[in-house]
Formats: sequence, structure tokens, C-alpha cells
Amino acid sequence: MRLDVVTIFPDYLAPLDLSLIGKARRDGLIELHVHDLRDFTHDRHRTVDDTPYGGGAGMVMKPQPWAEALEYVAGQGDSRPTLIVPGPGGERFTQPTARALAEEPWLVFACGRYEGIDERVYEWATSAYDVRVLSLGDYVLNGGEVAVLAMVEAVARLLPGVIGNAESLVEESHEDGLLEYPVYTKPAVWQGLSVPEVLLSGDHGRIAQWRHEQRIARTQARRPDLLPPPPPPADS
Ligand SMILES: N#Cc1ccccc1Cn1ccc2ccc(-c3cc(N)[nH]n3)cc21
Repeated sequence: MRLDVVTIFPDYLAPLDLSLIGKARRDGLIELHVHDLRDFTHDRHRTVDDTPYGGGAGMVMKPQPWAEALEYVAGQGDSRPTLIVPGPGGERFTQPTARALAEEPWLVFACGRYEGIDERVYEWATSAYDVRVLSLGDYVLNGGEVAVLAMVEAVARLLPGVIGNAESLVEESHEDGLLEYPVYTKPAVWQGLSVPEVLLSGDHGRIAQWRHEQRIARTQARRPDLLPPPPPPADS
């Protein structure tokens, strides 16, 4: 998978050199290119923003640097990339979204700042990209970089070979609609607190059943919205 990120803060993406994502890059499973939007400006101050038409607080990102950056990036490959623009008003980024994006060969991320990117860029970009605006959640960040770090990690970890033990991807939170079960390790008693006896039993059937029950109980307690609606009463 090829990933491109366009940002005015390239150093924000440095964490993608670390840990499993960094290793996947070194192993050639991921190809990542980070581009500084200011490299696509032509004035002395490398200006990327201007005042909003219609007034209001803050600044808006100018369309031309984005057009030049996205044109350059699209020209780096011979297929039609997916352009992901993080935004508080986007469709929700969820585990199914991550799974779908992990099937794509080329993702390009546009990190906005200020009050956002001139709206005409989204329409202009459809000539060369499949454009998606995605939100991490119902809260407002200062820019897209943090969202891109989260999305890249959520997508990249699903790629074959990135996570050493692919089995660990199966019973994770949200993978099948339920939250994950509680986990324990040595010592068996810590601060007077014991590991549940079933986990020490060696009875793999009982352990699997207990873990499933724990996932349902935890989901009911913390995220009942994830549970399927109860079936209608039989006589309805
Ligand atoms: N746009 C915008 C905007 C609109 C109003 C107030 C502040 C901003 C700041 N901002 C600029 C770029 C940008 C990118 C992504 C998010 C973002 C994503 C999630 N899930 N929350 N916030 C915010 C971003």
C-alpha cells in the first residue's frame, strides 16, 4: 500500500517511523511519502491561508497550493487514489471503514488546518481522486494530522504481515461488533487481586466461553449502542 500525506506540519507524522508501522515501512509493506504543503506555494512567505469570504473568525486554507500539491501527488502513480480529508463534519471513521480502506492500493491524506480547506478543493480533487471526508469522532481537533496518525495506524495494522500474529486481530474491540475481553498476565495474585480462576484452568472451552461472556457484558455496560437490537416480541 502506498500512503501520501500532505500537511504544513510534516514532523507531526514522524511517529509513523516508529514501532510496527515503521517496521512495515522498512519491510516494504507500506510506502509512505509526506509532503509539505508550503513547497507548493510561490510567494516569499510560503502562504497557505487567507481570510474567509463572508467574514468570520480564523483563516481558510487557500485552494491553489492544495491543487498543486494534489496534482503532484496524483502524478506519482498510475492509478486513481482515494483522497481522505479528515474533518469534524465527515462520515465517521470506524473499524469497518479501516477494513475497507485496507483494501485500497493508494491512500492520500490531506491535513487541513485553520478553519479548514477552501471547499472548492474537494470538488476539484474529484477529477483525479475518490474523495472522502472522515471524522474520528464528535469533537474538534486543530487540524487533520492527529486524525491521520490514527487512521494510518488503524488501516496499516490490518495489512498482511504488519501485525506479527494475525490471530490477534480477530477478537479485538469492534472487529466483530463487540468490545474486547479483559486480559491478565503474571503474577496470578497482584496487590491482593487474583486472576479469574477460569483463565488458570487450562480448559480452553471454558476460557473461550468466559471470554465471550465478558465481551458481551463489557459491551452492554460501556457501549450498548454496539449491540444488535433485541428481536421483536414473537406475537408482533
Ligand atoms: N476543518 C475544520 C475545523 C472546523 C471548525 C473548527 C476547527 C476546525 C479545525 N480543523 C482544521 C482542519 C481539521 C481537520 C480535522 C479536524 C477534526 C476531525 C475530527 N474528528 N475532529 N476535528 C479539525 C480540523
